[in-house]
Amino acid sequence: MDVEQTKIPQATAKRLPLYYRFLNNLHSQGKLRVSSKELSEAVKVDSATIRRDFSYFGALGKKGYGYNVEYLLSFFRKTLDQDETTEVALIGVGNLGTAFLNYNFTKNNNTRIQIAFDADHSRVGTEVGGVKVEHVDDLEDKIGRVSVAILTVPSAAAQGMAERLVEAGVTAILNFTPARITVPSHVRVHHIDLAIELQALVYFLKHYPLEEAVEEE
Ligand SMILES: NC(=O)c1ccc[n+]([C@@H]2O[C@H](COP(=O)([O-])OP(=O)(O)OC[C@H]3O[C@@H](n4cnc5c(N)ncnc54)[C@H](O)[C@@H]3O)[C@@H](O)[C@H]2O)c1
Repeated sequence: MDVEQTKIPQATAKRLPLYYRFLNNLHSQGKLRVSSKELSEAVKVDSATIRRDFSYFGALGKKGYGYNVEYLLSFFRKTLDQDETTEVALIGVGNLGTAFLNYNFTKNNNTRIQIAFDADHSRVGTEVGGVKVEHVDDLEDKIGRVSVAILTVPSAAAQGMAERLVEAGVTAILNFTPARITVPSHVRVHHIDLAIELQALVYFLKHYPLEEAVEEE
């Protein structure tokens, strides 16, 4: 079945990597099918949402059978471009940047940090997690055709760095700094602010306590 990617809502698209990772694990364990309840418990997304998400790409689980793992995986692989590696640059090899470089991203999906940049000469020329650290002055010369960048610089450097990245051809930025950056409309920025996430979690904990899970079918 040919599914138009543009028809998948953004909220659904954001959950695809999560589903993909879990299904990949199931597949390597030799499991052929999975129920929405099993999936729900593993990825912590309620099963009604999972059923709605899956209905967008024509995976209609059968009652008492569940979903075909192989079918879902091949769909996700195509949709998430798992057959093609996306090369990523990381800017700012400090505490957070070092942790990301040491984390093996390729284990479950095909994004790979290819190159890293830092302003600190003592880091330049070293390898962190198998990735060479270049000086940020050489960014334009060395970034090549990388289109995705992870920003882990101090917040004061974020806007200037984003502008240079865009100028160098980057069209997607994962921004871990607390700074809100302004970019042209063709550039996608995803902002990950741990302090805000934590605050939101505490707020939900206080104001929307979870009820005991209701058993389904
Ligand atoms: N450490 C955390 O847990 C954490 C969590 C959430 C968000 N953040 C945010 O992530 C960012 C990085 O945090 P950190 O703790 O890794 O900081 P850090 O000070 O350890 O690292 C920042 C790195 O960026 C480099 N740098 C500075 N200016 C630069 C520039 N113009 N170009 C390239 N590199 C430059 C520094 O040399 C340093 O290696 C900060 O904006 C911070 O607020 C950190």
